[in-house]
Amino acid sequence: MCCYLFMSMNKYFFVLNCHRFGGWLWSTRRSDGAVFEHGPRGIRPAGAVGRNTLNMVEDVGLEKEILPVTYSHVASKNRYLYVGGKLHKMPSGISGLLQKVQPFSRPLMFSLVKEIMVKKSQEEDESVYSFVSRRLGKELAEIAVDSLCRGVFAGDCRKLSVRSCFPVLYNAEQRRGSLILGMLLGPGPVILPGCLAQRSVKESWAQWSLKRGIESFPEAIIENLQQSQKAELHPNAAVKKIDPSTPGWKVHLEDGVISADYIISALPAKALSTVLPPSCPQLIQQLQDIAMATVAVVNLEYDGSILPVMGFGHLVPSSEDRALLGVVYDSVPYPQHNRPGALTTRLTVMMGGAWFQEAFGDPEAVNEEALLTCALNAVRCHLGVMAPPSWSRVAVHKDCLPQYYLGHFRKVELMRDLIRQSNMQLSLTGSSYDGAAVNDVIFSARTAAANLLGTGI
Ligand SMILES: Cc1cc2nc3c(=O)[nH]c(=O)nc-3n(C[C@H](O)[C@H](O)[C@H](O)COP(=O)(O)OP(=O)(O)OC[C@H]3O[C@@H](n4cnc5c(N)ncnc54)[C@H](O)[C@@H]3O)c2cc1C
Ligand SMILES: C=Cc1c2[nH]c(c1C)Cc1[nH]c(c(CCC(=O)O)c1C)Cc1[nH]c(c(C)c1CCC(=O)O)Cc1[nH]c(c(C)c1C=C)C2
Repeated sequence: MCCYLFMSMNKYFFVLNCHRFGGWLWSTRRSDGAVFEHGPRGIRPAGAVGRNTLNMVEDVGLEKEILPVTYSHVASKNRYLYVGGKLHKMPSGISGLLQKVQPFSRPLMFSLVKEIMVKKSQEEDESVYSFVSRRLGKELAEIAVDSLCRGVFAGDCRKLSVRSCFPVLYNAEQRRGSLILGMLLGPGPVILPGCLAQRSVKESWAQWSLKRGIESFPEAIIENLQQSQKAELHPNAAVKKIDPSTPGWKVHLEDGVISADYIISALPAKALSTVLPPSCPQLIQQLQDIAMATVAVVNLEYDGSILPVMGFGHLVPSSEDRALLGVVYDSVPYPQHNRPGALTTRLTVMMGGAWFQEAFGDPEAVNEEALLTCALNAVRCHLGVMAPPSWSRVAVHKDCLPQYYLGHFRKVELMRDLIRQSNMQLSLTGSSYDGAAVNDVIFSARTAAANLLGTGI
């Protein structure tokens, strides 16, 4: 979201390699009032990390801009899977667990009851696929969890680590011996809720966005920093290299050199690896080893109300179509972002991810027309929409989502050990390490700052 924070003599420096702050928090506001998201489109308010983000939204004065979506909203209740050439509503609520719901061959309650008896693993990590197959059965792993990993990490559940991607599930098994018991009993870190977070609980929000799009969040943060006069912002000034100096660092930017006592890096791991001094080869190697997935994001606008079903969207398991990850029905949760005064439908088709290269080839050379055709075919086949869109936009987000493969937690531990041992004044934050959700990256940056300043979180 942001990039690099240097601290020196109570002055904070924010450095960025392009003209806008926000990273993947990226919204297009069309002149006619319609808003399209190219990155995240909804943020979860739940848990300590969700409350922390809402507290920050309040701190930067955006509470009047919030667009909440409650748990009772159709977008929260209905999510679909596209399996066997058909859309299937994912089971929800108690009745959904008790009945046999297609595409599953038996009621989910069967798997849940059996789960309590499954012995806990002695392994220190396991793939998400292996973990879920072992505890809940192969069918759930192959359909539901395969799709979930595509809908959160754009990744392959056979390679992703359960310990790093779904720590709640891993800890539930380790601490309580069962997912069901652990999820019911597990506590999280304590973050005191501000007014907005309290409102989110009272009104039962499942997710939220902002009237002018998610990008207005980083924009408001930047405005607040500028007003505080404690921060110096360097947009369009990529970090070229950082050299150790006494004390701290010399940071070489495209527009000059800064001295810093301490660096909190929020750069993607690979980008950080290219600017670190050659004197830390092991750290550089570990940073380079963190894989990233590329996602093609196609925003579409249609005239009229064209959806055959209402809900958040649908996911496609890799067994159905490896290239097509899923389709978000943006107009359903956020009709406020539709063109004012017109009946339109906005959709986002997401493609590629861990399968990008095999499906579309080199992300630098990919043909945008081919991506648009692929997205329109999916909308036609999955949703029966034959009409052409009235507007479209194709973007290839190169290396946008980290892939926490098996053993990722060891890698992160090793990197932080190396930093400690060589007494580097450096913290690693951002999506490459401790969680890819917007809430996670904000919380990890806040934790790094609080540790440095010696204040509690
Ligand atoms: C399509 C998509 C959909 C998503 N949906 C959701 C969602 O629904 N909910 C959710 O919670 N999360 C979602 N995410 C995930 C979330 O948006 C990201 O993981 C998160 O925004 C990453 O934030 P970050 O600050 O770690 O990294 P980034 O956003 O990648 O920011 C890194 C910044 O560093 C800058 N930079 C790079 N190199 C240099 C350099 N040398 N010098 C200076 N600056 C540099 C970049 O320009 C960039 O601005 C989604 C992500 C994508 C791509
Ligand atoms: C089809 C691809 C993707 C869709 N969203 C993302 C991808 C790669 C990225 C993404 N989505 C979520 C997160 C953050 C998770 C969090 O912990 O907050 C990220 C990085 C949210 C999310 N989206 C889906 C689920 C089940 C979640 C987890 C949190 C929640 O329950 O809300 C499902 C989902 N994602 C997409 C679709 C079409 C879809 C389901 C129908 C798009």
